[in-house]
Amino acid sequence: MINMTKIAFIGVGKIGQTIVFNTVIDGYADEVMLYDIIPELPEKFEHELRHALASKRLKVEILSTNNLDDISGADIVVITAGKPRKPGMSRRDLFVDNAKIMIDLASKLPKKNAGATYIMVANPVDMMASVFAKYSKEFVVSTGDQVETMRLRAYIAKKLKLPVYKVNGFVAGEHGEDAVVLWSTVTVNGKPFSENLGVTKAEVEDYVKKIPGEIIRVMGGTTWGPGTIIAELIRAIALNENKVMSIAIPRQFEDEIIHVSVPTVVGSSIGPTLESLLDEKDRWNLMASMKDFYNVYKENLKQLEASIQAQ
Ligand SMILES: NC(=O)c1ccc[n+]([C@@H]2O[C@H](COP(=O)([O-])OP(=O)(O)OC[C@H]3O[C@@H](n4cnc5c(N)ncnc54)[C@H](O)[C@@H]3O)[C@@H](O)[C@H]2O)c1
Repeated sequence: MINMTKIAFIGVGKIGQTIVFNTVIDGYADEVMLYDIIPELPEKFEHELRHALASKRLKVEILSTNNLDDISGADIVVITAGKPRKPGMSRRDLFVDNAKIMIDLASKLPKKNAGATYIMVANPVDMMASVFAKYSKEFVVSTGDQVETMRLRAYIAKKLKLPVYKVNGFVAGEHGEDAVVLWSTVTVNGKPFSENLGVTKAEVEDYVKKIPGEIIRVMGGTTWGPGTIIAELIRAIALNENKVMSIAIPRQFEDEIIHVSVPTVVGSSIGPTLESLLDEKDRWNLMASMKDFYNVYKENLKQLEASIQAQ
């Protein structure tokens, strides 16, 4: 086991709190650092966590702060800081506002957290990872489609009345409306997916893409699903678990570093991706999704530049 147990959380709003809670309750972290710009929020959240840890008889050091300079020596830095979607908004609508936050964080965080692994959560998550990588030159992964992957498994299992561990398979591409189900990877009871089982590909895809919007409409944001899934990602890195997860690691695409999810081995070092094991159709879909990502990303970078110049 590698000693990677000091974890910083930049932003402790809805999703940040859920990830922190899942992480501390897991008991392996030595120290968590909580930062947000809202006065007193990290501090009051620290109290809540201490109460929960007391009940669980767990010892985790907690530092809470409104001063980014206090965040130092982290092994893993999890970034949820940013605006969330309002009902009806697309994740991509958040690009300019949240990219400005990432540029600011990219200029400050690496100074005191050399060699940390950065995990981007704020949306549009893959593009925010690419922006953070561009401006910080640090290694950053996007939580990407691991969330869609679990939504896919959960839906098929519920529909077919099976325990979820009998369903496998991955979703890849850009997190959100453009995610692609890698059908060649989907198995039920260890056998390749077939519509004869009683669930169609179209309905699975529809569910995976639409359910977060529906949750946001009623609950104001998605928290428990992604909060648990992202905590599992942090754990896989911290405890060197070498799990296969559909996250996005940096890749060179034309003149930019971009982040598009592919099933990837996640441990204290992250990679390789398992792209070469996919069938031709899935690889083709993935390539199309990378091109689409690149074009939208370039367009968004232009808007960002114009917005920064207009300030
Ligand atoms: N990757 C995923 O699967 C996933 C899942 C859920 C939410 N998200 C995204 O995570 C982000 C946060 O969502 P939320 O529901 O927690 O929103 P939220 O509004 O509840 O929390 C955001 C927090 O970020 C803080 N913040 C804003 N600017 C900051 C800065 N410069 N430094 C530090 N903190 C700052 C805010 O004060 C707030 O506490 C959104 O962009 C949302 O879309 C991603």
